[in-house]
Amino acid sequence: MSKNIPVYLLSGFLGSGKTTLLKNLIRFEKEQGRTPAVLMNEAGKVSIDSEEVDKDIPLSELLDGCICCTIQDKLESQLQQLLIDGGFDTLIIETTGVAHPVEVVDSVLSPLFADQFSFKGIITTVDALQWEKRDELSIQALQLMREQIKYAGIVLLNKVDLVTESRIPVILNEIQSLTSSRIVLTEQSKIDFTLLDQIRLKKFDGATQLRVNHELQLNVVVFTFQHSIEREAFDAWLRNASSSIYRMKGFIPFTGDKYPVLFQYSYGMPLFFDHDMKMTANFVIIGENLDEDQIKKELMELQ
Ligand SMILES: Nc1nc2c(ncn2[C@@H]2O[C@H](COP(=O)(O)OP(=O)(O)OP(=O)(O)O)[C@@H](O)[C@H]2O)c(=O)[nH]1
Repeated sequence: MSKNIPVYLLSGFLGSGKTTLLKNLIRFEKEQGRTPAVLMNEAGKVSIDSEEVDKDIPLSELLDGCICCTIQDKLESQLQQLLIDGGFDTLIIETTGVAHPVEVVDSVLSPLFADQFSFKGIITTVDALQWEKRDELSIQALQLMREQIKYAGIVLLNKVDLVTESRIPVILNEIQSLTSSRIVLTEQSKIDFTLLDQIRLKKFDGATQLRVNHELQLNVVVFTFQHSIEREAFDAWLRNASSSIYRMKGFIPFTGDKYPVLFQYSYGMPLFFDHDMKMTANFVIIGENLDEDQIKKELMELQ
């Protein structure tokens, strides 16, 4: 195993485009003749995003919690296992949208691996539309978003297609006031990855760290559909869904469809993608102060 494996950390708030960036970065690494390994976690007990990573990529998943708060020890052992298994040249870590990046960096910079990994920096994605609507977020959620920007070595101002052109310089200014790192405008998290050569490694001062689990009352509802549901009934449910739901994703079995459809939702914007494989119909909902029992009851009724 070669020493000094470059490590990139992908950070960014829920639904801002991290997984999209991950897929682009994996493609770039492969084009460069390198094999990336991926460490990802989800703020739920089941993983949706990992279904989207090709099978030939070494993938280590940390489920049931956010990397930063609950399973830091597990992260260290996963990193160790990846090193033992070997066979990769770059490591990409995708944190959950509610993770504070600095705590993840702490694990990567652990003395256990200091000689094997070369931490390159944090790439943070910001959803331009979500930034515009940031007043709707709780103070804690907004604080986390700011911190993810503050510690980034490079920022992707993503989803620029969703805001009017005249707003972009304003948003850029606002974000630039939080960081001196480079900000790149993107759609679908597409960037020229040679820019990563210029990524800056920020100094971390632990003082401003936000303990996400303690202050941000995010919770995750995981539901598995056992039967197919009517599309119209689902649409109606969606229209009435609580405004404190930030993010939903999952595979939804609609009546009449051969396979469950991949459903993605961030900040009021639902998207459906046909899928040509039978996936377990897991559905993950992330938000603040969600009434888990009520949501599960409603979803049960859809069946
Ligand atoms: N309109 C638009 N949609 C985008 C863009 N980039 C990503 N998306 C969509 O936004 C949704 C969320 O993207 P992801 O890449 O899954 O976001 P994420 O940050 O990994 O989400 P979490 O894992 O929940 O934190 C998906 O439906 C993407 O297809 C963009 O530039 N414009």
